[in-house]
Amino acid sequence: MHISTHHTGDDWNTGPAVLVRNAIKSYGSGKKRSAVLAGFDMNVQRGTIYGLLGSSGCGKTTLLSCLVGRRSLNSGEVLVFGNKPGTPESGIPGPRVGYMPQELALYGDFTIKETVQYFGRIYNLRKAFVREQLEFLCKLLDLPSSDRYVKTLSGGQKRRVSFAVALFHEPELLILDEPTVGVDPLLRRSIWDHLVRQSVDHGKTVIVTTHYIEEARQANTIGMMRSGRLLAEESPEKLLSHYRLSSLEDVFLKLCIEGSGNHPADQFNESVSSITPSDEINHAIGLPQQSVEGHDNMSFDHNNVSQGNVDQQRHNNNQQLPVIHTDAANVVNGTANYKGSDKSTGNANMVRQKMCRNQIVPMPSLHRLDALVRKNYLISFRNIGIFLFIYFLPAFQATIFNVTLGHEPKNLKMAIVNDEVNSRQGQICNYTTDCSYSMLSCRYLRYVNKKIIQVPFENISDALEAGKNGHVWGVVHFGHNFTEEFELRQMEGDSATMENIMRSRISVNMDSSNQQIDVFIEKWLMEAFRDFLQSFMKSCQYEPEAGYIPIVFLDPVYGKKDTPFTEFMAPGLIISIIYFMAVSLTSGVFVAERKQGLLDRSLVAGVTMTEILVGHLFNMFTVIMGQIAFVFVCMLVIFKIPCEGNVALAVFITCLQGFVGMCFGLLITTACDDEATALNFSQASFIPLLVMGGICWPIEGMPYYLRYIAYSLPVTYAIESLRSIFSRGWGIEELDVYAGILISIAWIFALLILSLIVVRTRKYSN
Ligand SMILES: Nc1ncnc2c1ncn2[C@@H]1O[C@H](COP(=O)(O)OP(=O)(O)OP(=O)(O)O)[C@@H](O)[C@H]1O
Repeated sequence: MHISTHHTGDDWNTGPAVLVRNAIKSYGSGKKRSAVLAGFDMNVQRGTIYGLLGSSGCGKTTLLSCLVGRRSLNSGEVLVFGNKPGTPESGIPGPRVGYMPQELALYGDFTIKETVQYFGRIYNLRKAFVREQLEFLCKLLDLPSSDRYVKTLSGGQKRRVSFAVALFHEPELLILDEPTVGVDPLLRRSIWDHLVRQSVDHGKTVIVTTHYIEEARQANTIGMMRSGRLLAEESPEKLLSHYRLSSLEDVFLKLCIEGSGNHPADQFNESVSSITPSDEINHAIGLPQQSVEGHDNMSFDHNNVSQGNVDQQRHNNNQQLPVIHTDAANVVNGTANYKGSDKSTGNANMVRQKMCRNQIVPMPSLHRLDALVRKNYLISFRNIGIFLFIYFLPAFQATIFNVTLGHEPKNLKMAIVNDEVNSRQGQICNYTTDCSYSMLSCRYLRYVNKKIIQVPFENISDALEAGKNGHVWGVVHFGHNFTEEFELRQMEGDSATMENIMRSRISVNMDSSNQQIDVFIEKWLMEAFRDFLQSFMKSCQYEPEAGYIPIVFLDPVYGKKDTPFTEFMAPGLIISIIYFMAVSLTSGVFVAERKQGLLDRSLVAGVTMTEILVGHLFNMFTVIMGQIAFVFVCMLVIFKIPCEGNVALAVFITCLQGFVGMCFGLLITTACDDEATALNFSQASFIPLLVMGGICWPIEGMPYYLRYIAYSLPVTYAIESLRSIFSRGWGIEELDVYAGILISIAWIFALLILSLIVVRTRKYSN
């Protein structure tokens, strides 16, 4: 049995459909290295069915994944249609091949129809053709209604859908990994009948692995495989007659026993003396050998072939093949069923060249992007609750922020120990408003903000005890002769004694465990004193401001007096909500894509990782645009956060940050293998960005070395920009604003390039 080994790109229409020479493949490295293919050879003629038989774990799936370009060999050669899989000339991955992987590789939330339509779009098939094929295959494979969700189907039904997806676009080469598992005998028969029809009537090449050895009798050639090697490669009849056995199972068993010494394939080749020269020639020149009873390929006439007329035969072959391959190429290239094709022209070569040209330029294809984007939306809308939740979540977060943060605390209890008041001695509070130095402690307390609840205490030790027990936030203490001492101090002015100063003071002990409450109470007590003094001075006909600290805060340059905390935080919050939503939404998409199961199939169908990436970016972008719109409406319209500058510019910077988040998420998802790791990575970035990005605390408050790190984060400059637009009303001409834009764009490019590098260096599979 000789197999021609020299094949080039000119073998598009001639030569074997698949040729494997001395394939070596191992998994793992070092001590864990295990060889799966150990010098494997294979020769699959065009228009034939090749049954690959072998025990579990012998390397069948590994071999098939090498044929479809999903894995590469350590050494050896694989040629599909005369070219290496993965090269543009081979057309694989792409519509030339139909691949049914061993695992389901279907998306459970799609209906049967949606699944087929998805691949129809990937292959750019006409809708009518997809519909017809779906109807036909549903009948052939006894599938339930095409509106049924894949996840609701039985195991066997799912496998039949998987089978239908592999062959509905009528590829030239069908690679089926155990298509008949879980299928009843009747249906198995109809599947095989269909495969035989595909090969005989339409010249399709089929490689099929099966555990049911006897069903492989219908194949033209059987490859028996064991421990990563080929034991035999012959027609079932020749195998049976050579070994004088009645079942292929027995042949396989015998070969396994015999093959435990030398290279089994060689042994078999040496011992098969009955093969006629013409058979060899047929093999060498790529003629299909249809020898299964009842399935003879009538396109070929082996009897006319002899060693003397090889050239003539090659000529005949080339003449016959176009009959088959014009049809095949039509299917591949769309002269019949593909959109935008010219039905009247059947020039396979021209179409093939066009296809090659198209594939050499690795530009994302619009129809595949369309399929991917639709698929992503379909998945989103299938879980409409989650989809809406994702859309509204940022606005919800912004609402929570606005209703909870920045408001002044209320009902804060303060212990008041007023030693001036002594009812037994007739010293009780009066409410005089005239210019009299009388019970000024009571007069002061009237100006204390109503947000402070004054709780009177008899003595300082009880009040301090209440403070320690957390019953009050602090203690305000007035000495016995507070009013007299205060009056004395006013009169003495600069010559007041230290003793007098001490006694005229209102002393406060705070529970400073809560910095914000501490700050508020201190501010209110100071304001109360200012108001009290102004009113007192006024009643005495003095200048109200006299006697108060000589520092005044005039109208601010930007913003307003007492800018609420929410207004300070709003820009940082908008950016951080959008950024983190983008990171967390995107960081799982690739990982989920692999879990959904369609990835392997999509990649074999010709989809590139870049297209998948772009498809997800598109979907995510629309989601993020919606989120940004809701957040801005929530912030500016509902909660009236003022934006002094151009809102469009603010939205633009937020969009850029959404993009930065998406790109960072993409980097995570391309680098991680499972959702948990991706989630950990995205969460790990959350706190550092939140605290160092200037969202809730000014960067000016950080140590110098940390400031450099803070400014190297992706959100910091953008937050500064947004804050400048919001509170200062600055435009794009200001450095603080355009720096945020430029640095965001730089981050987008850097992260995208990194993601693409990761995508290109990694092999992804389900
Ligand atoms: N990604 C991998 N890493 C390490 N080992 C692997 C990997 N994939 C497969 N193997 C191992 O390689 C060997 C061949 O696996 P393969 O799936 O190709 O066998 P198979 O012939 O298809 O088996 P079956 O008929 O049971 O599906 C097995 O021992 C398997 O455990």
